[in-house]
Amino acid sequence: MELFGLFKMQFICHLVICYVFLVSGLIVNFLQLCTLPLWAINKQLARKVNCRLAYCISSQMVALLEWWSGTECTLYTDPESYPFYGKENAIVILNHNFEIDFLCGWTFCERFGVLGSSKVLAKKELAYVPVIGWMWYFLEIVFCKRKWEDDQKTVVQSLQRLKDYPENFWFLLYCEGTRFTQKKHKISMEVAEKKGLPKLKYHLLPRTKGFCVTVQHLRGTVTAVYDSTLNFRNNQIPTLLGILNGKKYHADLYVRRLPLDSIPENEAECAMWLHKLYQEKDEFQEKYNLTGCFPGPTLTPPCRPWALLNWLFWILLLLFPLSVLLLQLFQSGSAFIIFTTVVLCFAASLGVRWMISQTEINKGSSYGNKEGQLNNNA
Ligand SMILES: CCCCC/C=C\C/C=C\CCCCCCCC(=O)SCCNC(=O)CCNC(=O)[C@H](O)C(C)(C)COP(=O)(O)OP(=O)(O)OC[C@H]1O[C@@H](n2cnc3c(N)ncnc32)[C@H](O)[C@@H]1OP(=O)(O)O
Ligand SMILES: CCCCCCCCCCCCCCCCCC(=O)OC[C@@H](O)COP(=O)(O)O
Repeated sequence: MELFGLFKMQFICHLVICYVFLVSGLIVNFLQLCTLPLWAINKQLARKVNCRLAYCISSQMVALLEWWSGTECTLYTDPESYPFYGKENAIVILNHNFEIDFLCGWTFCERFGVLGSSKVLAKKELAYVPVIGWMWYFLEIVFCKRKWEDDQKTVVQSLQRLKDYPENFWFLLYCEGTRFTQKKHKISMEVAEKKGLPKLKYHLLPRTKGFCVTVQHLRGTVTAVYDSTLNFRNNQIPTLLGILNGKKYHADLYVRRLPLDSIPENEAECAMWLHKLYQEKDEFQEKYNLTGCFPGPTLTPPCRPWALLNWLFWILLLLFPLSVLLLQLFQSGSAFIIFTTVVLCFAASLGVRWMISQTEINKGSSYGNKEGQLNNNA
C-alpha cells in the first residue's frame, strides 16, 4: 500500500478530521443561531446567509469524499437536460441502498452549485444529530415522523414555506422511506402483492404520500423531478468509515429530468405514476447489474475547488489553537490535566462515532420491518 494511503488510515488523522468537523460545525451552528434576529428584519437575507453557513459544514464531508478518499462520481444523463441542473428548483428521487448515498447526492449538489440550499424530507430523529441536524433546522429542512396522521399538517406547512425560497434548491425524497434490507424488501413486496402491484427486485415499495403532497404543494415552485438511480462499481459496499479511512469508491448516477407538468394532479394517479417510476428504476438497476453501466452518455460535472478550500480554511484556523493548547498541556506536566484531555478526546471520538453510526444500515430503524401501520421508528 502506498504511504499516503497508510497515512489516511491512522487514527490520529481521523481524530484531527473529526475535531475540525465538530468544532467548526459548532461554531457554524452558533453563527446560525445569531442569524435569528435577522429573520425578523430581512428573512430572505437570513436564508441566504444560512445557505452559505450550511455550505461550510456539508462541503467538508464532500471534500472528504472527493479529495480525501478520491471517490469518483460519474453522471449519466441526457445532454438536453444537463443545462437545467443547478438552474432550477427540482425534486430529486433517489434509491436508498447505500450508507453514503446522501453524500454522493451532496457531491452532485456541490458540483451544480446548490449544496448550501439542498433540502430533504428527513426522519425527525436526524434533527437531533449535533452539527448536521442543528444546521438543517436553519435550512428549513422538512422533517417527518413517518406517521402520516402526525406528519400531514407539519409536512404541508414546511413545504409551503419553501415557496418563496430565495436560492435554487433540490428537494431530495427517498420514497422508499427507509434503507433497503432483505427483511424490509420481503415485507414491502408482500404489501405490493396485496395491492396488486408488480414486484420490485432492487427497491422497496415506494411510499407515495410524501411524494404526492410534495408535488402538490411545490407545483409552480419546482419545475422538474430528477429521477436518480445510484450504483457503485464492482459491487462495492461503501461506508462513511471507509471514506474516513481514505478508501476510494466509484459511484455511477443515472439522472432523468422529468418535467413536473407531466405528473398527474390527481392523488391516486400521482401515486400510480410513482409506482410506475419505481418499476422503471428497477429495470435500470437490472441493466446496470448486467452491463456495468447505465443508458445514455456520461456528462460528469467537474470537481470544484471550493469544498477543499473551505476545508483547508477550517483546518488551518482550528489546528493552530489546538497545537498551542496541547503544547501548553504537556509542558504543564500535570498528570491530571493530561488525563482529562485524553478522556475528553476519547469522549469526543465516541460522539463522532455515534454520529457516523446514524449512517449505518445495520443500526437503522425498524420502520418498514412490519407490514401495515405497525411501523415504528424505534
Ligand atoms: C442526485 C442528486 C441528489 C441530490 C440531493 C439533494 C439534496 C440532499 C439533501 C440532503 C441530504 C441529506 C440526506 C439525509 C437523509 C435522510 C433521509 C431520511 O430520513 S429517509 C426517511 C424519511 N423520509 C421518508 O420517509 C420519505 C418517504 N416517505 C413518505 O413519503 C411517507 O409517505 C411519509 C410522508 C413519511 C408518511 O409515512 P407513513 O408510513 O406514515 O405513511 P404512508 O402512507 O406512506 O404508509 C402507509 C402506506 O404504506 C403501506 N405500507 C405498509 N407497510 C409498507 C411497507 N413495508 N412497504 C411499503 N408500503 C407499506 C400501507 O399499506 C399504506 O398504504 P396506503 O397509502 O395505500 O394506505
Ligand atoms: C469532514 C467530515 C468528517 C466526518 C466525521 C463526522 C461525520 C458525522 C456525520 C454525521 C452524518 C449525519 C447525517 C446522517 C444522514 C444519514 C442519512 C440516512 O441515510 O438516514 C437514514 C434514513 O434515510 C432512513 O433511516 P432508516 O429507517 O433506514 O434507519
